[in-house]
Amino acid sequence: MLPEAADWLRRRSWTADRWPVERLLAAKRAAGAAGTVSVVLPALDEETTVGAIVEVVRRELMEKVPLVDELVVVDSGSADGTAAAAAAAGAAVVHRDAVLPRLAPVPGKGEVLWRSLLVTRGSIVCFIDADLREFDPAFVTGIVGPLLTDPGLQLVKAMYDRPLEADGAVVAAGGGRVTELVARPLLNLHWPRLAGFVQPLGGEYAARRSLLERLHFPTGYGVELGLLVDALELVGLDALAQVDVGVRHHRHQDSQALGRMAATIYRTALERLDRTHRLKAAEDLARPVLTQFSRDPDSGGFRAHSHAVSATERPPMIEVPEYSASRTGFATGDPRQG
Ligand SMILES: O=c1ccn([C@@H]2O[C@H](COP(=O)(O)OP(=O)(O)O)[C@@H](O)[C@H]2O)c(=O)[nH]1
Ligand SMILES: O=C(O)[C@@H](COP(=O)(O)O)O[C@H]1O[C@H](CO)[C@@H](O)[C@H](O)[C@H]1O
Repeated sequence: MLPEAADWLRRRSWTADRWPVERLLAAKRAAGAAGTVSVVLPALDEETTVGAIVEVVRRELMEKVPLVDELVVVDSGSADGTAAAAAAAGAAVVHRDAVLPRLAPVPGKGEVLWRSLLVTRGSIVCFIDADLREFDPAFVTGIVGPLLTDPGLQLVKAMYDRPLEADGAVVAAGGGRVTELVARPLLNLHWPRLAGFVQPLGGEYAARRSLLERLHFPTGYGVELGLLVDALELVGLDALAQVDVGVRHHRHQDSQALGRMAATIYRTALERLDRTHRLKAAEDLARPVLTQFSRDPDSGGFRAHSHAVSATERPPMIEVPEYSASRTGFATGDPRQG
């Protein structure tokens, strides 16, 4: 891992308990308008889970503790009862088509996150996926807290364990499959300063509106990678941070759906590589080191472990002198002269 990334990992990684609600409320009051918070849930066919998340945010973070100023579910074109479930639980619900109608919407998560900026007012915008189960308010307080208490920070991502679950039962440790197989290698090779992010694709992150409104939003699943890479370029690594909020339980898509997600994420990365001319040879292009993370049983925190990435390429055999020499023998047609 680059020393800069390792240093960032030490200085900009925290746990959610660092921001108890009393500290948050005091910081919110002191921050005034800069401390207003909008929570946004992008939702496509999430009727079975969206209501419980809305209920927890409304009850714990709006009624009990006035931390969140507005809670908006943006319906991404659901065919189920997502909107009704969200409204019944107390969220403001906006349909994607009703936002900026002059611009025909395209399908995708990023499209609704982008449009959400038009229908929310908070200086801090907190994105939470709507397919989470066992949702904990710390998913919000943990990532909003740093922004309320440190004006130098611009974007904070949640980090967590991601067990792979089916019907609520853990079937493997390996959630975040596109993260591990596509996004993390891409970031490590092309944006090694971001190698310290444990969950670069995580759907729970908070950022200042003043940053989000200046970023491109890939309309599909490339939005998390795109925003992270562009935020790095725009505000620098030190304005970014991550907070450990424990374990994330969510619905998992099948491998073909994740293949489509991987393709859009790869495309999003290529777009940025091309835009910043990083496809051309550069000293840190495709840095051959991959840093991964696992939960440390002793400290309970995330432990980074780095691995060399095979970067050796052999030249065409035809260019190897020994090969050309060997070829003369075989060329005689006598296989014993190999
Ligand atoms: O076109 C889309 C695709 C996804 N989502 C929402 O974005 C979040 C993350 O999507 P998903 O759970 O499919 O991603 P995963 O977590 O499986 O990678 C969820 O709240 C989805 O309902 C959305 O609003 N529009
Ligand atoms: O991290 C991942 O590999 C994918 C898939 O997660 P799983 O393998 O289903 O646990 O999930 C994330 O990626 C999406 C694209 O960035 C985000 O939109 C999701 O919020 C996030 O869960």
